[in-house]
Amino acid sequence: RPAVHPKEEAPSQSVQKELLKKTSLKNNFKENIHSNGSRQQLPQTIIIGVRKGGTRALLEMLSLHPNIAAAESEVHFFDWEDHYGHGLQWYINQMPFSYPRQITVEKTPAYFTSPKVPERVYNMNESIRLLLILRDPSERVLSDYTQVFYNHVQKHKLYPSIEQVLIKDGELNVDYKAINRSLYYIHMENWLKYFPLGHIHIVDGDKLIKDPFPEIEKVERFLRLSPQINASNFYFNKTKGFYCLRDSGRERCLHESKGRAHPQIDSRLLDKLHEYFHEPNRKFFELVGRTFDWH
Ligand SMILES: Nc1ncnc2c1ncn2[C@@H]1O[C@H](COP(=O)(O)OS(=O)(=O)O)[C@@H](OP(=O)(O)O)[C@H]1O
Repeated sequence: RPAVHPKEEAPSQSVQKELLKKTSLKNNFKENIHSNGSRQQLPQTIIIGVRKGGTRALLEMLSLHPNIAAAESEVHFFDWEDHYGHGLQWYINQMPFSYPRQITVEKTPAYFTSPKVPERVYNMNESIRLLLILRDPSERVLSDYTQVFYNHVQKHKLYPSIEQVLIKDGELNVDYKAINRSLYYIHMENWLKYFPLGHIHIVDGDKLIKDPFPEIEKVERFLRLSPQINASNFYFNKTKGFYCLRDSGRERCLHESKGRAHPQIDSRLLDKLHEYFHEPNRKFFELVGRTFDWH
């Protein structure tokens, strides 16, 4: 059980508010039913992050399973106040229609690093099984930077160079948001206050890139799905430089925004970044009782 179990604490004002919301919401919503027997239901699992960890790849790969029904776009229910304020009925309305044998899943990478989200997910379903995909924290920072850089390019806006965002007064700029998002142990501690470790399956995002099938098999087992996804569902696409998917003879790769080249950075700066994450990574490994092949 979590170290600090919300039920055992004197409920803080915020917990109380959340619980009230839960009660009123739980009594009030309906699962929309289609005439063909499918319905929209609350997700039984959520991909909670991390941003740039490979969440889209994980969702698409998992969707190869016939018993998975995935929400197409990021729902941002638990992290955006206006969405959360609409209540669970709104959340259900965002879900795909699914059959009773299917598990509904949504992915919103920002959940992992949003402080209010674990408690809110807990209030919806305390026994939910969560998926978290992580990748080398330094690589994640570069990927995060690249994403924001391209967002600016698309809007014909300028954006500072990687050096400009990573260095402040000659030192590593630890106030840079993307660095904070890579401090996995801080965010994980937040989740472990509400969920036991056994209910959060961590997908190795670096391994998912290099060899996706074994990682997906583990997810199937975690979600207690029958093993239906095969090695033949994946093939390496040389042009893309990544694995792509094969489903009933149809082949497709992820969108071009997935798998972009990262900026070249000075090797001393990269060393600094690796060094900076060394201790936080160690804390994370201790927290989850497992190590990862990170710098
Ligand atoms: N098969 C396959 N094809 C393409 N891309 C793949 C794949 N598997 C994992 N990845 C990695 O996914 C990274 C993007 O992560 P997310 O989807 O979580 O990004 S986001 O937070 O939703 O924007 C993306 O990051 P970048 O390489 O920085 O673009 C990829 O490295």
